[in-house]
Amino acid sequence: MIRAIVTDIEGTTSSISFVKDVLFPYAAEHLPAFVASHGDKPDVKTWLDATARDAGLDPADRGAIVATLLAWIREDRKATPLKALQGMIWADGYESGAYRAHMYPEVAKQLRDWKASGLPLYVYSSGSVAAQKLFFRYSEAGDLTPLFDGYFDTEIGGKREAGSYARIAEAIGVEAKAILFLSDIAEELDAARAAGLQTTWLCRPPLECPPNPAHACVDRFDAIMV
Ligand SMILES: CSCCC(=O)C(=O)COP(=O)(O)O
Ligand SMILES: [Mg+2]
Repeated sequence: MIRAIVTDIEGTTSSISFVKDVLFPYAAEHLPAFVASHGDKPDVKTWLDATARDAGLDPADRGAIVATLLAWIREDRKATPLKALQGMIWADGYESGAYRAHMYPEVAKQLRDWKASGLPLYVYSSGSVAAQKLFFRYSEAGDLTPLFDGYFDTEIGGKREAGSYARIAEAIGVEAKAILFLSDIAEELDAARAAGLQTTWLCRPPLECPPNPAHACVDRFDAIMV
């Protein structure tokens, strides 16, 4: 019996295109000015220093740090310092109304139905927890944050590592086999299964579920068996 649901965002609740074609370009465009104006604030400097450490750069070389972060955005690198900084930059875009987060049309109703039936809901995304909260607060379907009981990002570990899911189960306080993890990425589902979680694979059109999927596979949230 499922007693909690943990969902991925990109490709699962929301389109890959919104993240890649709207959020990432916005972050790339605003990153240099953001670092110039906010780079000495402690919560920003911490992540610039972490970028320098990870990339083997001089922490005083802000030009090289910005160039590295821009390269990481182009590569879609799921690096924790980049994700933290992107979240801070995206806040302005959401608050100014430059964009709202895409939600597949059936997602909000299904989340509400699960919540109303007593299932706690969690998010696990490579985006920072702050970015996840913005994403669901400023969604096309309105503010969905009241539906969620908690958020996890790569500070708990990478999404392709079984240990991350074991730690999430521990944090939620529900045994792994009673947690359903939803994702569009087979390697993430493999890692969740290795930690004992149940899994469902979202293959959003134009993708299709393969003939003998390694995980229960659906094309929309209201087809998920709970
Ligand atoms: C939550 S904000 C945008 C998502 C993001 O930055 C990202 O890399 C998406 O990764 P996911 O783990 O949700 O597939
Ligand atoms: Mg995804």
